[in-house]
Amino acid sequence: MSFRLQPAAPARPNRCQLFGPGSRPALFEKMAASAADVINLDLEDSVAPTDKDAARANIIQAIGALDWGTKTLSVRINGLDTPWWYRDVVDLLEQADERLDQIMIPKVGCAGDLYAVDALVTAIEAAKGRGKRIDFEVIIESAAGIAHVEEIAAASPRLVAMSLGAADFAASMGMQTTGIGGTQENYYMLHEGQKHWSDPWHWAQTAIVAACRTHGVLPVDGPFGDFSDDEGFRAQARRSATLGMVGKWAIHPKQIALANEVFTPSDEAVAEAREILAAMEQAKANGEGATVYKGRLVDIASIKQAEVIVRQSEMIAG
Ligand SMILES: CC(C)(COP(=O)(O)OP(=O)(O)OC[C@H]1O[C@@H](n2cnc3c(N)ncnc32)[C@H](O)[C@@H]1OP(=O)(O)O)[C@@H](O)C(=O)NCCC(=O)NCCSC(=O)C[C@H](O)C(=O)O
Ligand SMILES: [Mg+2]
Repeated sequence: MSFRLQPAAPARPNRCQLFGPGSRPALFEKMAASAADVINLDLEDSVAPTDKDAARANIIQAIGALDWGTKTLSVRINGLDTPWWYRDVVDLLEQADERLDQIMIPKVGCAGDLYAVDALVTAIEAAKGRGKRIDFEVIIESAAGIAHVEEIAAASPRLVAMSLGAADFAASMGMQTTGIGGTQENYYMLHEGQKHWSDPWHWAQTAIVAACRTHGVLPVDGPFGDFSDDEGFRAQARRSATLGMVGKWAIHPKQIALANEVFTPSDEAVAEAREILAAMEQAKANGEGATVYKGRLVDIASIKQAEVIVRQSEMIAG
């Protein structure tokens, strides 16, 4: 470890972030009653320009009126390149109940984007005497966002989570696809005449995970558009979990259980992690730094790997 220790990300369950358009208030109660850990009420791309004002009013009303339980409650504001974002922030901070936990800022391209929103939020919180500090989450979904991902991760003490937005990311990068996440038909290697599909989202995900882990921010995988494809969702989510992401968005309620399943360490994984910790305790008692567990090497780094799984499982169990 460097002299500068890696900060811990917030210890909260973030396995599934369920999205719903602010212009469909009939969905809000269903969202509140769902098994998602995080609720994202949307003012941005799922809301038509003519519905922005009504959607904002719907969301502000629902934040105070509904029972959101212990979920993290987040509102996605409009991008900083639009005429709506400042009104989103001002109305939410001036009018919404303190039950609101978080603002999601889409399409961030540099640290200055967070600085701007932070300045506005800080002024309103002070002016209105709001008792609870609003957290931020951001979406990396542009070429600029991924190029500046580390400065963005470090940009504000309010920042708690960062997602990959595959749809806008693909568009900004000029990728030849209309798919939102998942396997891309044309992204393959040929070996002896056989196609082997690779993962075009992998490099962006690893850049996000590294930036997040460096600065104590939760890395989250974004949407998987084809909600009829459960196995495709599972495969994408399993890759994200293996890379270090803590959860994934659901753009339809049927994706919630899938995300919760993948991002909750299985009983077998937890049992194995505990066995590794026990094996290393025994090794330590014998004055050894390494030992053999089920025919493979485990050492002091294995303790840290096993602890990731045990901590995650204990945090989810509450
Ligand atoms: C995708 C949808 C438009 C589908 O809506 P609908 O046609 O109503 O779905 P169903 O008929 O299959 O619904 C079945 C039941 O589930 C309820 N429902 C539907 N959606 C939700 C929801 N989001 N939360 C809770 N409950 C929901 C229906 O009411 C039905 O209930 P019942 O009748 O009682 O059985 C819709 O799901 C939807 O709008 N999803 C969210 C879209 C969204 O927010 N998109 C923005 C995030 S993705 C993005 O922005 C891209 C990203 O930024 C990037 O760049 O990658
Ligand atoms: Mg987007």
